[in-house]
Amino acid sequence: MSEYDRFVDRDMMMRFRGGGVGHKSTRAATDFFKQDRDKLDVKKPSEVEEEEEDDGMDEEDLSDVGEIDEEEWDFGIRGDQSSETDDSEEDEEHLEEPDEQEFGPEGDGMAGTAGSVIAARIAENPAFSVLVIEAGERIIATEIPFAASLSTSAIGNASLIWNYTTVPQIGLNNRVLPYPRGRLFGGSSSVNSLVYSRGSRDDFNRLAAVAGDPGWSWDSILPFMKKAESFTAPVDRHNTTGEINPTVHGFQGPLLTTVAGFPSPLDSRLVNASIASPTQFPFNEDYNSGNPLGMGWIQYTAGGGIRSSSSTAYLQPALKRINLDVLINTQVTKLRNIAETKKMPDLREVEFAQSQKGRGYMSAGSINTPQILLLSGVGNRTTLAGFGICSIVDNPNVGQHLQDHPLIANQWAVNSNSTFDEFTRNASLDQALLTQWLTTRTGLLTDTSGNLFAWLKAPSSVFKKFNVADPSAGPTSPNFELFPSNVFGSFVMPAPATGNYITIVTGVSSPSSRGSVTLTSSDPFIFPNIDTAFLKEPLDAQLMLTAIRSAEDLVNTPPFRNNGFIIQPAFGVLGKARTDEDVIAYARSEVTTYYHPCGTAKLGQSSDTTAVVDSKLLLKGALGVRIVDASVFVSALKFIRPPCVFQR
Ligand SMILES: Cc1cc2nc3c(=O)[nH]c(=O)nc-3n(C[C@H](O)[C@H](O)[C@H](O)COP(=O)(O)OP(=O)(O)OC[C@H]3O[C@@H](n4cnc5c(N)ncnc54)[C@H](O)[C@@H]3O)c2cc1C
Repeated sequence: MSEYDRFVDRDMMMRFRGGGVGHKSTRAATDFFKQDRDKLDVKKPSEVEEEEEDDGMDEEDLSDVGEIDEEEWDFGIRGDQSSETDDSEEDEEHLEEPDEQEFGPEGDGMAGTAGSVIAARIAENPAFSVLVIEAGERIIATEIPFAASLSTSAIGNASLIWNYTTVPQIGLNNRVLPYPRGRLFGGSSSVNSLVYSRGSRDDFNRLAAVAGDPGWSWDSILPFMKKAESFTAPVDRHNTTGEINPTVHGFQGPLLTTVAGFPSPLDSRLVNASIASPTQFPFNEDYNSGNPLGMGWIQYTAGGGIRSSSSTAYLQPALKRINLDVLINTQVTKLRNIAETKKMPDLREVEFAQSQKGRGYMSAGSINTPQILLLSGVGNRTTLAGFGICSIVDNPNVGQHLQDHPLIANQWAVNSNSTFDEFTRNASLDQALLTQWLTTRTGLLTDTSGNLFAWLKAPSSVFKKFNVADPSAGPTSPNFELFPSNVFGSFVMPAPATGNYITIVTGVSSPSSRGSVTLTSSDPFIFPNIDTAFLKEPLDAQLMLTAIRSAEDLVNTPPFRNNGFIIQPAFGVLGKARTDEDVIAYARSEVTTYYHPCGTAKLGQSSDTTAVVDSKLLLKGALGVRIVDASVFVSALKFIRPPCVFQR
């Protein structure tokens, strides 16, 4: 059977309806997963060194997962006609090992960024069967980095995305924002801007503190980040000495990373601006070393001029395995409670549907994960009752705590004819670039929209003004980002027909505002309410102001001022904004999303009453569900550190 046939195999669909595709025992599966988790424990530096050689689920490890119980285990999948199944018999099987909250790696998941990794890694063990249920298509038409980075092709294509919008944003003059997420193989990693940017050392260490699990610390996670990565030479083969620190990178993993392979005229200006203003824009040889602060060369998830996504790196190669199957165009609509065990619901079955008329429920990612949980009865009991949804786990945190990075694209008109604007206007130039990319995988299209960027700290006066602590995770975590590009870029206005421009995107990377994902209907095909709460907290508006002032400082450094390069701010109201109040008003009129939602199924210690999953990502209050996507990440500084400790 061809790979494609396996996606659309009707016979396979029928078998799911019967609910009886065989799986090996949960015991072996649980041991297998524990074995991998054990390796996340904090190690001494010497042990970490050793672990880099052999730190995960390698083939050798997989042969040593303990005895496999020959007893078949139900797949836990329900199609839209699951009434054909005899529930009572299955319940007995699912009640196996009731003393522990067991969750084997077999079962279902989505084909997004995290789901593709999980599916491929578990399928390395032939003892397990994996079914991936993906609402979108198997499409790899998003391989060209540049087109995607301008957010014009991939996320502009309605068939590749969840075409969400936010609710009116109070902090943004009640504007409604587009809020797309990837809906295809690789999920959002197939439509994103390819910037490979790890959290800081403090981000991970704070995550470990919040989770009460040292396995999340920087030192524990770094070997796995290296294991996942293959840093590759840029397509122009230039010498990358001084652009990355090889000791913090991997060179044998499936995810390809690189640095820009097409020089931009802005590169030397940015490097020289860093030299000219080393205190404000210090040069950072490698922002992925645990300390991202400063100006550095951007690393991309690409190799050989092509996007490397969770799909290309993990899921596509795993399709050759006979123990991994994928259902495409299929939406999980609900988690199904199959048992009450020790007063805990067991949610390891899912229901799914391929059309609105089908019976079903299901989810994944920071928006869809909470939606599916809520539809399944996991959420605020009172609110769910209003939708006629029976409560299974009363946890009001599901869908709450949403945080995202607000962004503005700020443009300046420049005195230069070497910006990339012409490529976006001139069809024959555009075609020439495409031909170059298609024939040699070189040229402008191999990069995303900038070659250097900066992660920066706000001065302590910003926090003193509000009498609050720095909400970032610590001294190595930035408060804002500057992302310069050699072309006009905007999320709120079309590119002008003439002229030359540069853009500096400013983003707040330590937002204090918290929004939510809430149901609008008990119908899983109706989009939920998404409230990003952008700039709701005055501190966030102040941080955006700080970021914009920093961008203005950057274009005022000699390398940008020399020879009259910078003419003036272009369009928008930035040019007219003089006072801080003017700039904040400008921010409220132009802020949109950086596409980085998280926190809607946040992780925390077992005792943490605000958490949705525990440190092992198991859904609290239920059995059988593990949430592995961006929804679990948190910014929980407030309750682990008293205010003002980090004021300088
Ligand atoms: C336009 C854009 C640009 C970005 N740029 C960057 C960047 O440059 N660098 C960076 O680090 N991050 C970037 N991000 C963020 C990053 O891509 C995401 O944080 C990350 O991909 C989220 O991974 P995830 O696994 O949580 O969810 P996703 O990758 O979104 O995966 C969720 C998957 O689940 C599927 N799914 C959802 N609901 C259901 C259902 N009910 N049934 C079946 N399947 C379902 C979806 O179709 C999707 O495939 C960007 C995001 C976007 C959208």
